[in-house]
Amino acid sequence: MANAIPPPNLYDKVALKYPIHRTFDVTIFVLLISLLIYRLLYLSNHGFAWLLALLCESCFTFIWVLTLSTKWNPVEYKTYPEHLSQKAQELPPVDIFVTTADPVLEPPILTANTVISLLAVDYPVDKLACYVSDDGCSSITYYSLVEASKFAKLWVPFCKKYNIQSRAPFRYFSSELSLISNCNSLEFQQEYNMMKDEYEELASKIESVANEKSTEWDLSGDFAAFSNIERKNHPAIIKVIWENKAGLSDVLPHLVYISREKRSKHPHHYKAGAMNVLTRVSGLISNAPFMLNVDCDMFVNNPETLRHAMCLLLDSKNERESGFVQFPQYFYDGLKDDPFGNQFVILHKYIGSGINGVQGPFYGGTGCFHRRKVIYGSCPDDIGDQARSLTPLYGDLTDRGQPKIFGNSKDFIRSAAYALQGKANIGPKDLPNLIEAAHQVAGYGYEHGTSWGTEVGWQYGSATEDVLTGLMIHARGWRSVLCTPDPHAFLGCAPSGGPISMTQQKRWATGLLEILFGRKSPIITTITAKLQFRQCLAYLWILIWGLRSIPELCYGVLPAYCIVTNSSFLPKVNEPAISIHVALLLSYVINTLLEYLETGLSIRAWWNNQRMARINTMNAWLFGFISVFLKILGISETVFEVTQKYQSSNDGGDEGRFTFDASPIFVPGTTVLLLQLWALVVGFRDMPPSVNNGSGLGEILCSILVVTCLWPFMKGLLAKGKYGIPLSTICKSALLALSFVHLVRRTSKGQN
Ligand SMILES: O=c1ccn([C@@H]2O[C@H](COP(=O)(O)OP(=O)(O)O[C@H]3O[C@H](CO)[C@@H](O)[C@H](O)[C@H]3O)[C@@H](O)[C@H]2O)c(=O)[nH]1
Ligand SMILES: [Mn+2]
Repeated sequence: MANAIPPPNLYDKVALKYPIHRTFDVTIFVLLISLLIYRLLYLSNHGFAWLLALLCESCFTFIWVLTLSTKWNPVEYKTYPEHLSQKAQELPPVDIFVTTADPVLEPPILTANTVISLLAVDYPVDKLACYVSDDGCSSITYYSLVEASKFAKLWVPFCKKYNIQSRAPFRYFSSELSLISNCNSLEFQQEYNMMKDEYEELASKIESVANEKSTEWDLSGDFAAFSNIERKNHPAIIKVIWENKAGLSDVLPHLVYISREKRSKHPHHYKAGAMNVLTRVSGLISNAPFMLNVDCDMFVNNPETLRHAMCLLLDSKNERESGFVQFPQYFYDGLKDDPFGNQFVILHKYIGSGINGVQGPFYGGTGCFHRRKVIYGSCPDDIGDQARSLTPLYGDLTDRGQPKIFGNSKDFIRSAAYALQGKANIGPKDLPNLIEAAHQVAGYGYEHGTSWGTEVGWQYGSATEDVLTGLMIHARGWRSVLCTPDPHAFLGCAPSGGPISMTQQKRWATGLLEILFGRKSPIITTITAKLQFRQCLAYLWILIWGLRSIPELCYGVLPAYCIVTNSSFLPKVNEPAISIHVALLLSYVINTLLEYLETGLSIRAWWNNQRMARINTMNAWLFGFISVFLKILGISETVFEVTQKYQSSNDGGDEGRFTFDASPIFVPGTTVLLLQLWALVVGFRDMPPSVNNGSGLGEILCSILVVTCLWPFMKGLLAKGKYGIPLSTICKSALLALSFVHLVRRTSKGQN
């Protein structure tokens, strides 16, 4: 017999090399250390400003160590879905979860498009099931999904017949017909026109119900469940919108609508709670060994996405290598030059690939494939006895033990046992008969006294439930993989405008700090569990976002402080030591600028990101820090504020301009700006005497730099309407700035 050729790899792991950046990164580190040494040596000759600068720079050095370690070994995985058929006889089932929470902030047409794009992926239909969780309990969302499924019955065959790339219809129809292949065939033209009309009809139907007043809506028949209910106080509503009864491979996958039970006084744990309900309900119905979850705005942009993920999930020599597979979050119709600094292209490229080379990317909440058993709390097979302390699923799991972990549903416990053994479906099922059990596991009290949210499922206790859930998985010894196919797997909406971006950044900073100070902090799990040391550093890099606001704010205020009090935190311009600062600034600028230019981004995008980083840190992250502080003191609880999503905004050319509202979140930035302006006036007035010996010039330049970073606020001082900073905010900030100046002047006079 001839030697059988081994089947080809499904993926390759490629080490990336960025020698120039590595050199710069190390240079910056060496410069930072030199700076600290210099500060320490001359500490006794200087005053408070010097000490404060030393403290801030020590923090920056620590952050740089975290950054350096995280970026050190960048890795990329190349996946080959075309080899799948030679390796796996049959593709495994996948359960798809979509979450939506508010029909106003998250327009149902957007959710419908996401769902349609998921139903249309290139994957065997009988292996898929799609579950939509609606925390808004909205009849409009339900209606949209019902209509979307009707449309999908035409759309999916059309996409597959013509191998359409963009399977979210709003996206497809927004590109020019001339850009679309097959456009020459008459048959295609006719079908294209027909589909376009159908989509327009769908969109207008959804729009008209969305505009209808709730009182005009006839909630009878199929919609009766939605009548007379409150959004935060209602029984579970579970509806099978489409059942692929015969398990056919050419129609649509199952589509199930779920609005879990909510009771006003009972915590529902926001998205994490919704994900756990989706996990249980799907466990009863399809129980697929893999689960994909996406936010309602993240449509599938690459129809091969599931197959790319399978390359990593099926081919790993050891399942441990791919506890979950994360796709980066990219955005569609991103504003030119990323004015709000939230497209994260550079972050994905350098930090993302870096973590990919350690224990694997963080879980990002959307565009992620999990193994069901990993979500159920299992450890990799090869860690043996150590699992005893890491998971509740160790040893003899009798029927008496299981309800403590998974809750009281016998059906669910049975399905979980299958999932933990890595088996798929329990057998053919009659969906309507399962609905009763599904209502039980979607009930508000189901998790009481169980391990859901603590040891099993999506983790509670942080507004960034995603990072915490991923951390728990890494702590059990699993690795994760970042998958970056071309074209991008998923695309979503990046928030635009000042207030929406700030709210999102604040929530992230809050949630991340909740993890840092929580019982599952990576510092603890590195010691007690299987989190790798460098992975711990990578987690710290992100978890301390909120804390970074303090040194950044102090450092930003320092130049103004020095000018006002006639002190200094920098060497004189004619002292050789100034070269450390200059070299640091130059290396940082060249290094980051190169990252942008190599990626094909503009200098403007670079600048926008630099300045937004400062604005986010000073404002949103500071508020994140404050809210966690208040939580620790027991004064208030943190909440998950949903990000507003726009389908596509083309209202004039000013979308990139920074906007404000009356939120106190803009007070720190405005205050720092007013302080610098005040200081600059003083500085220029007093410039001639002090410039003689070269002191004070560095501080003035730094002050100007801070003003440049806060330029959107500068414009906001003068503008009106949503582009202007509200008068109340300006007054508060002016008061704060004046008190500050008064205070430091008095104390510095006292010292003299
Ligand atoms: O009570 C809630 C609140 C939110 N969501 C859903 O959670 C998702 C994410 O919410 P969004 O407002 O879009 O937050 P983003 O800041 O854009 O989300 C990022 O950050 C979150 C953690 O802060 C992660 O959960 C997300 O997956 C990640 O995309 C959306 O689908 C929401 O519908 C719920 O289902 N229930
Ligand atoms: Mn989002």
